[in-house]
Amino acid sequence: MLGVENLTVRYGAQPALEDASVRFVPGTFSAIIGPNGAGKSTLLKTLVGLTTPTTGEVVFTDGGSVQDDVAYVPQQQTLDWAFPVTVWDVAMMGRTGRVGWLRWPGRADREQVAEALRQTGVYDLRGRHIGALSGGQRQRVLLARMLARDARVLLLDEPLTGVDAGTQEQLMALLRAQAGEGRAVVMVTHDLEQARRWCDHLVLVNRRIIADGTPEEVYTPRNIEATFSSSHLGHTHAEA
Ligand SMILES: Nc1ncnc2c1ncn2[C@@H]1O[C@H](COP(=O)(O)OP(=O)(O)OP(=O)(O)O)[C@@H](O)[C@H]1O
Repeated sequence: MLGVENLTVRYGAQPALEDASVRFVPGTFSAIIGPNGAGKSTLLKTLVGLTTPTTGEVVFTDGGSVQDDVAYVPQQQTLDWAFPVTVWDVAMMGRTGRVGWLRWPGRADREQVAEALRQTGVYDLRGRHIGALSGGQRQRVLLARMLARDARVLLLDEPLTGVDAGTQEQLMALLRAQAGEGRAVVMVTHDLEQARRWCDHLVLVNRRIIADGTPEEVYTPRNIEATFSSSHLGHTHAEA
């Protein structure tokens, strides 16, 4: 289980997340949903150790370490796509932590990378420079790198941005299958309907955890209203 207990994260005076407690368990496909600025990315970054809690803590109870067992797919626009590497190289980066610096990737690593590229539909683009990809192709390459990690927990920040509708369904099925294999899969998304159809655990966030449970439990008019009625940006302006 990976989760946070009584987590508060402040960047400045305003908390991005306040007293948040939530757990993500193996075999479950979770969606984190909320308006812009609600603290969704902050929650993922804190889970993976890129952001430090102001108070509260990250809990990982499955043995091993967050560094070895948690794969994280950041928002695409946060990455430098001019970096001079190929699609294959990026997917192989998913193996680097496992391969270590003192040995070359072996046959098993190459097979894992090839399989990840096939699963995400970019194997034929493997020799191409990442700067020469479309937005949807870039997103698939990030997913391939994540699959190549073979991690027990998968955290994805808006992984379907810029992906066409048909491919979104394929990739959701792929993530669902990853949960079916016993991984904990956690995705930030803005698509409520898609989350309702594919995920078995939903977390509504607006600086605080508004609701946390199955789609049936979580999707009530009251919860939706509490999550979206006033965006966090709106609060900030009102308070400024
Ligand atoms: N590094 C940072 N420094 C200062 N403030 C930050 C930083 N990162 C995020 N914030 C602020 O924290 C709040 C939550 O941001 P976060 O990125 O977690 O929201 P989000 O729910 O992922 O939003 P979006 O849907 O727009 O991606 C926002 O008000 C944001 O401006």
